[in-house]
Amino acid sequence: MKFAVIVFPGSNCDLDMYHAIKDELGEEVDYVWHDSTDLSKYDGILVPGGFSYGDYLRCGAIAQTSAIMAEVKKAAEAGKPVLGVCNGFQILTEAGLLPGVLLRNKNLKFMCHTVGLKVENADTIFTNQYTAGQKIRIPIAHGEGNYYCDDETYEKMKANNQIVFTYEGDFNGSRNNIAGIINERGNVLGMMPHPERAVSDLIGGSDGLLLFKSIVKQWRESHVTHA
Ligand SMILES: NC(=O)CC[C@H](N)C(=O)O
Repeated sequence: MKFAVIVFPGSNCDLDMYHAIKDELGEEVDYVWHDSTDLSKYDGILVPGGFSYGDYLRCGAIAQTSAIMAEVKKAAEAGKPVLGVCNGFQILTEAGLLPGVLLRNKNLKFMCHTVGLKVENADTIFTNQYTAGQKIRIPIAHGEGNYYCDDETYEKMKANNQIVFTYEGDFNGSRNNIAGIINERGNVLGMMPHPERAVSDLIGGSDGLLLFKSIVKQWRESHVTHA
């Protein structure tokens, strides 16, 4: 499986994402600069964290106007897996690929530590290697991770099982402790915690690796060729 890691000016988790895919997962991966206009050769799209365009205007607001985002939308429409982590999640909401918005943390501080998460939906292409209700530990590192959406959107997401991860506690003010959501079709996931920073026990935990393994498992199963 071949992944693209999208790089914007100010991305800083692109290296971690690349390392997770290449060295820990053992799959193919390229960095793709934000002005590229072709993602057709990639099977999975990863939008990493960071401070794209210095977080000016709003986190992700400038990045979502980049040329590459038209390609990311095309990939999403084609049903390819698209994962946005942290600033990547913010970019995907700004681009309209996911509902809601990420506000300043309720304590107005940048928060950087490992948190407990609950896997709310283990029946997605991103979470099939977890079990429903599983408790995992993944690092967060954000100033604007306070997820907000209106009541109607929340009810709709809940009914469609689009809430994939919740925090084990109220860390940043997110509505109903939402940490990660998926689109209606189920191929675009945005999450504030960083699975790419939890891919080896050497760096404090490997609970994030199962997310990447889930993507590959689903992709392999749907691309089986029978001789
Ligand atoms: N690690 C990140 O991606 C940070 C995202 C964004 N710059 C924030 O502070 O919320």
